[in-house]
Amino acid sequence: MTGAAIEANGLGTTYGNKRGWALRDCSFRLPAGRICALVGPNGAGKSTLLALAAGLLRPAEGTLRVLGSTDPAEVRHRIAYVSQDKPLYPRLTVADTLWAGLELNPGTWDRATADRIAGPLPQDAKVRTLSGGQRTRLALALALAKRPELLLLDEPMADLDPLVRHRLMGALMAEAAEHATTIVMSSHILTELEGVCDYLLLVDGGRIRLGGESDDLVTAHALITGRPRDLAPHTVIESRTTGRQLTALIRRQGQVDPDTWDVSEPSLEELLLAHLRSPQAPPLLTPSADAGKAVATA
Ligand SMILES: Nc1ncnc2c1ncn2[C@@H]1O[C@H](COP(=O)(O)OP(=O)(O)OP(=O)(O)O)[C@@H](O)[C@H]1O
Repeated sequence: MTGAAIEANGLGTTYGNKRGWALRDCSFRLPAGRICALVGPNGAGKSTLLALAAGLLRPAEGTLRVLGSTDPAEVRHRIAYVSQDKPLYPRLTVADTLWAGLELNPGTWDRATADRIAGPLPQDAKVRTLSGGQRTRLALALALAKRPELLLLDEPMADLDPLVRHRLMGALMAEAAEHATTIVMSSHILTELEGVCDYLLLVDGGRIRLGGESDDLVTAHALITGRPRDLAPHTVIESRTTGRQLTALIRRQGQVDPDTWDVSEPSLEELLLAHLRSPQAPPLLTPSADAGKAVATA
């Protein structure tokens, strides 16, 4: 089995306020080299999980291993993290910011990548004068030029126009493929993630509800339509009956009878939405994402 980039076991943390757990009983494994979509509703715990993986927060319970280290702060030089608010020094120019990137990452700084990603930005412009999208471009240039083994991106593309988003996503994927970088990218734009991510973590209420290879998670489910009848032994994630027609998204337990049901494969978006609408649906982790199983087979 490939080494894990991130492995969490019973991970939980709070912000020390009365609101309770920001993440709780969170267990999963992310194999190295994957491009992982981190999805979930507002307040689910996505940013918290990324900040824990970046070593900026500490677990209150459970364990977290990042790039083989139980203290992610120790391996921070091998990680790049772009938080939602993309903190940069407002008084520095674009050129100064890139120079600081070079100074802070001696030995690993990839100037060609920095120039490629930040290229269209005016070098002498102060960061505070850049638009939100331009700041994102600069933050991504810093993160990628560091040549990280693990790239943690918190809603990186939210403020980019569609054309720039498409181009930067392409550049990101090309870099990741060339250097076998593991990427974890949170986003609410499911369609954007569908084509680029081969791995998925669905966080909801501080826990992982779906985890594993996107293709395997999709094929473990089916969209079925037919006359209402018992759906056992399959697990029903969501169903609705209209007149004499039952439509359901099920988790397959064996073959679905094609003589009884019209069967199709759900899109990733349909799969995620059905799970978000059905908080009672049992979690599913594929073997590679199951921290418990990985320990048992290691
Ligand atoms: N700095 C903070 N102080 C106190 N509570 C916080 C802080 N940041 C997050 N929380 C709480 O932790 C929980 C998880 O928040 P988090 O930001 O990780 O969710 P998220 O999935 O990233 O949400 P969104 O999609 O809205 O960005 C929420 O209940 C939130 O209110």
